[in-house]
Amino acid sequence: MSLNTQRAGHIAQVLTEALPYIQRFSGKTLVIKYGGNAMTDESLKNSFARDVVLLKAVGINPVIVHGGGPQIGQLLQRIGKQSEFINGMRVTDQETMDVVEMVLGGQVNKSIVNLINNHGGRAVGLTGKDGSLIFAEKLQVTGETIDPALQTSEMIDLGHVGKVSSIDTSVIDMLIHSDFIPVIAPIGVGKNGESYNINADLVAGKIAEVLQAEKLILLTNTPGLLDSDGQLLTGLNAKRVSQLIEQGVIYGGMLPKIGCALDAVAAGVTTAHIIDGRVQHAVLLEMFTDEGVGTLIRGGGR
Ligand SMILES: Nc1ncnc2c1ncn2[C@@H]1O[C@H](COP(=O)(O)OP(=O)(O)O)[C@@H](O)[C@H]1O
Ligand SMILES: CC(=O)N[C@@H](CCC(=O)OP(=O)(O)O)C(=O)O
Repeated sequence: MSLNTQRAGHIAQVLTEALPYIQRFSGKTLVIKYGGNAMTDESLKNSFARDVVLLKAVGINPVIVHGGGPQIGQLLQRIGKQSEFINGMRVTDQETMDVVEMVLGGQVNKSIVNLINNHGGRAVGLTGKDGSLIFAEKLQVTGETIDPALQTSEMIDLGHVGKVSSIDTSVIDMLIHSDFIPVIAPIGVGKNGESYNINADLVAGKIAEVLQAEKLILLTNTPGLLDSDGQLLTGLNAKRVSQLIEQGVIYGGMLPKIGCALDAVAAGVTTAHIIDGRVQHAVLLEMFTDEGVGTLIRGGGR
């Protein structure tokens, strides 16, 4: 069957529009945070995996950092346990930590690896323990950090929640250079070998920083960062973001996301993007079309 002229023209237009982007980004590193909320639907998961394989095929180096908050929640529910979230962070006792490690390092990590490999890619799954990739320490928060109105410097205990203290990229570099796609679960290791549950956005941001990635793409379940009327915001700076947080427009899971995007661009990542993982091929649309999608956060440039 032959293509009709209109469809052929459209395909040719799409491919030629992509060419300058492929040329620009070829050889560059792209860190993609794949949020648990964006991995709920089978066809979306397949479209994500195809995008990642295509990126690698045109010479871009995707590094995937995944979440899995809803998937952790499901298993906790099955064992009759509920989580409390403070500023988008799950308060993590020892039993919850065991579940987090099982779900993120096992079920979620391996299903993403499997999906990418089924689409012809070569993915390798890691947690922050593999190759001593992510060293972590306990995240210390005070009442004031959580809500300035509380005006208390009393510590709030989030349990085994960690923050990244350092990243050793050796294992990622080795995988990238051997044409593998690293798929990383956000679990860190402490100096005594203990495990830490780290918000996946924060891990993705730090990995983008140390790799000096061209882009950090955060895939989530909203069209991007929205204002109080539900309109898409873009081209934001740190001052505007602080105002939006004070006004309560940015809350919950969006707090670590926007925080790590700002930190990443301040540390040399060229651009960060918060995009809608519920849209088929969202990553390709962001990478290879003139319009792009979602919220763009730009750094000062290198
Ligand atoms: N200003 C905002 N714009 C868009 N979403 C926001 C905003 N403030 C808070 N959110 C919330 O942040 C959520 C995304 O964070 P999260 O649930 O942690 O997603 P993910 O699993 O992708 O990391 C959105 O679904 C929304 O409920
Ligand atoms: C400390 C903390 O909150 N860790 C997260 C780790 C997973 C994650 O970040 O998943 P999403 O990206 O899907 O939200 C959690 O326990 O849910």
